[in-house]
Amino acid sequence: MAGASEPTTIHHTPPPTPHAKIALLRSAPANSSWLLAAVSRAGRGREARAGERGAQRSGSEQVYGEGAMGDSAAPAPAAGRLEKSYFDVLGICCPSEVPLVEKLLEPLAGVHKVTVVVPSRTVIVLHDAAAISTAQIVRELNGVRLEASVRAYGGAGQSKVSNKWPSPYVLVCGVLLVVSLFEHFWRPLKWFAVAGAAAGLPPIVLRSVAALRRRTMDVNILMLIAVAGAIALKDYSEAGFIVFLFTIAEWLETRACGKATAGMSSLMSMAPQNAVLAETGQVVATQDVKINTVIAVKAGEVVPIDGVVVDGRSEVDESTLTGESFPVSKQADSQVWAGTLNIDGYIAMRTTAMADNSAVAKMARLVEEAQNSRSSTQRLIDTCAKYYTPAVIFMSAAVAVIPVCVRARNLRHWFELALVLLVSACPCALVLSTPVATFCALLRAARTGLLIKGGDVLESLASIKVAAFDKTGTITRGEFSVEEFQTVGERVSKQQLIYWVSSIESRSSHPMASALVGYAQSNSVEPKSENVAEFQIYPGEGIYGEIDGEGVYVGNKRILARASCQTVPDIVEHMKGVTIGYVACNKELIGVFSLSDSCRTGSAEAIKELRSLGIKSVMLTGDSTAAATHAQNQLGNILAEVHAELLPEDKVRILDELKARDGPTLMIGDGMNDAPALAKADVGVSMGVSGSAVAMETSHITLMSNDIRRIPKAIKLARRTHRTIVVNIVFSVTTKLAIVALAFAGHPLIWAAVLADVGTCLLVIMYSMLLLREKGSGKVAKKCCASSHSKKHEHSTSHHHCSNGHQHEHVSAGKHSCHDHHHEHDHHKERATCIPQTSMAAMIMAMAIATAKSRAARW
Ligand SMILES: Nc1ncnc2c1ncn2[C@@H]1O[C@H](COP(=O)(O)OP(=O)(O)OP(=O)(O)O)[C@@H](O)[C@H]1O
Ligand SMILES: [Mg+2]
Ligand SMILES: [Zn+2]
Repeated sequence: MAGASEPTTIHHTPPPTPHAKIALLRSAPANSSWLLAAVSRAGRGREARAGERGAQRSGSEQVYGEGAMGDSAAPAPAAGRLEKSYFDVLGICCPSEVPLVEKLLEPLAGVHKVTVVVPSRTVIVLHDAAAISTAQIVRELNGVRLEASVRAYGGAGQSKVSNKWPSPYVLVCGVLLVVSLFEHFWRPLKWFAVAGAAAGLPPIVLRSVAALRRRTMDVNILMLIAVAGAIALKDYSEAGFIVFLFTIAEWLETRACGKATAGMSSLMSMAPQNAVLAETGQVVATQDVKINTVIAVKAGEVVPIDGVVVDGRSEVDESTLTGESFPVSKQADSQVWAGTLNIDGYIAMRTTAMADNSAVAKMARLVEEAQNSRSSTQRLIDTCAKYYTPAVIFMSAAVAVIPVCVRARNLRHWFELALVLLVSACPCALVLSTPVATFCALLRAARTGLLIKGGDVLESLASIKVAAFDKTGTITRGEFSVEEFQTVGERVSKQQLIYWVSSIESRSSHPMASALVGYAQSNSVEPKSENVAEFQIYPGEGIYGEIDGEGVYVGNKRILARASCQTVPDIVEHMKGVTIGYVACNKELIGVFSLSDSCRTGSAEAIKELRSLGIKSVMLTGDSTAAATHAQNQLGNILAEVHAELLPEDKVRILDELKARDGPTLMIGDGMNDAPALAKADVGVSMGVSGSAVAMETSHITLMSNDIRRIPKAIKLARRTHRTIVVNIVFSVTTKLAIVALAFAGHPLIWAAVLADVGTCLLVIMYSMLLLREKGSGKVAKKCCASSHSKKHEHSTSHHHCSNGHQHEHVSAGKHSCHDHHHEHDHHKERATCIPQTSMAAMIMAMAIATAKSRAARW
């Protein structure tokens, strides 16, 4: 990074130093407003971190001067540079441990901000690299047995073998416990249970002490009290089982989460960290590559930075970004995206963004940000949990103390009841029910080319009733072809008219513009945008520019009024094509042209699918009524309503009406003219990585590919997530209630309470993980081992529609091996996690049965 050599002093109040300014400029403009919008929508205003950037590239990343923004509460005399480091902390098994981690790290000198992400077991620390190193932070966390490690570049740290087996404490504990089960044959064997408990205790004790020292209540303390209580009641096997269940569940949870964590890190490491300069062949870090640098990408390599091809041609697999597995051909002037795979040719490309601002970087950062965003359900649960724990602990204390005071007869019974209540005080399953499911859903969506900016968006998506589509570029391809081009009157020659129109249009980003520019080129006219002065856009109408000293308007009928030109000749009536354009100059019509566009392959299908989900589809377009009706006919009249000739503000007005009349509304659009409506909708979806930047920033969801069939898929995913969350909540609440009710009814089972606590937590996690999988995969074990990439094989041998309507057949064997290589690590991870996942439930059941049997003797 520029200027990294000398430390920068950070003031708590700006003005920032020159370095800080550079860093902020580099990191902020293009994407921070998007992020901020996403962040504030997600309702975490306090945490909105203006310039904060995710560390997709490496375990830690320098952030200059940002301690001066956001939470500057850290007392440390900030010096040197701030670094954002990522840690895998496997020991976080329960949300109740989050305060422990925070209180552990926050007081350390040099630590500015600590964020704990429970579903992926990640701790993100913003720290001063000079004052505290990542190694020190890891040591601090491991001091209380949190099993922390620095996330390596690419974040593949999770698949560490160390986690394949439970810790020796757990194993020894389990073995001793099994031996103690034979106590009926030989009484002294019961002491093995005590030994087992003792063997498993050290990590719990260490964490409890740490929590106590920092005056936080966490699950470790609760468990410790329960164990102590069981021993006090001379119930040794109970004590042993509590320790065993708790520690084994912790390990199982970590394993279960492995897939989510692996998915997250594979998302973060899609783009390589090195790039090759085309001129010199020098290998440099992508971080240091400036905009407009020409870099080389060989066959089989992953594109490191977003850019435009300047030389060479090749097929590129964009599935990592768009979720679509057919190759897209690239030649000079094609856009290529970081993280996509160059299959078979050499290309030289000019970078158009810094590595940090590549679409893939934004994507990873967004998923990361979304992990922390809380939906309203989540906020409600967190509030409840805040009161629940102290209330239950208080009740438990009352149940333990009052009988002693009133000298009740069956003290043992009351004491057991108190312990059950105490163990039930941990609300972890309930607290986890929403974030884990949301996290999995967002990750799943991101992998299929859908960027959803937070859990709250997912929640509103599930309740959508109306879908409003923009026409040009959304329902239709937005790839116009010029049908006719005529001069009107004798003022200018056709060549001159084409030159004027194309030069002015070359300044516009409207889909029609590129068609007109292309038309000029095919008529051997070279558009010269530099000859255009006073360029102006009239949204919903057209454009204006001065060329050769003349003011020229190009646009629809409305633009004629603006050009104060009344006469519309009747040649227009006979024109082919559905969208008619006018050219006016000096209050006079000088030309007309007509364009046509066709519907996307998936449009009709998507709308039908929406209808089957009970969602009404409408079209909102700025184009003419004729063009709108034409599109509606092409779709087979499946749109419920068509509104044409709308200005951007009309789109907003109609959207408001739809919202009032039919309920929550989704808006899908691509252009600048859609941005206000996208922001206004309950859920705004923008099209494509290449879509207008404004639309992308104001939307809640970005479709990375242009396939609108992803929309009904997203809604299904959202509804499924909603159901998962409901099931999770109901399940975690009922088990807790059942255990407490059973205890009050005269069966205070401490081991069952522990099992309910950790077991529910585990089941909630595993159930949520199902969201990562394709729907309808009944046979869990089989389906989950056949990873997504083997499906790509089936796909790639058949024909595909590509976005421009051609059919691709790809046969090259080389491609496949590249592909395999690329996805290999992913595949291993999936297999590694799928075995424990299926056996986990069985193990828990077995434990429950074993425990129940051992108890049965006493009942
Ligand atoms: N750059 C341009 N060149 C020529 N005509 C234009 C241009 N921009 C807009 N127009 C005219 O204004 C109309 C409305 O434009 P607008 O961008 O609001 O909608 P649209 O993109 O055509 O349709 P939709 O709202 O379905 O995307 C267009 O149909 C076109 O006739
Ligand atoms: Mg449009
Ligand atoms: Zn818990």
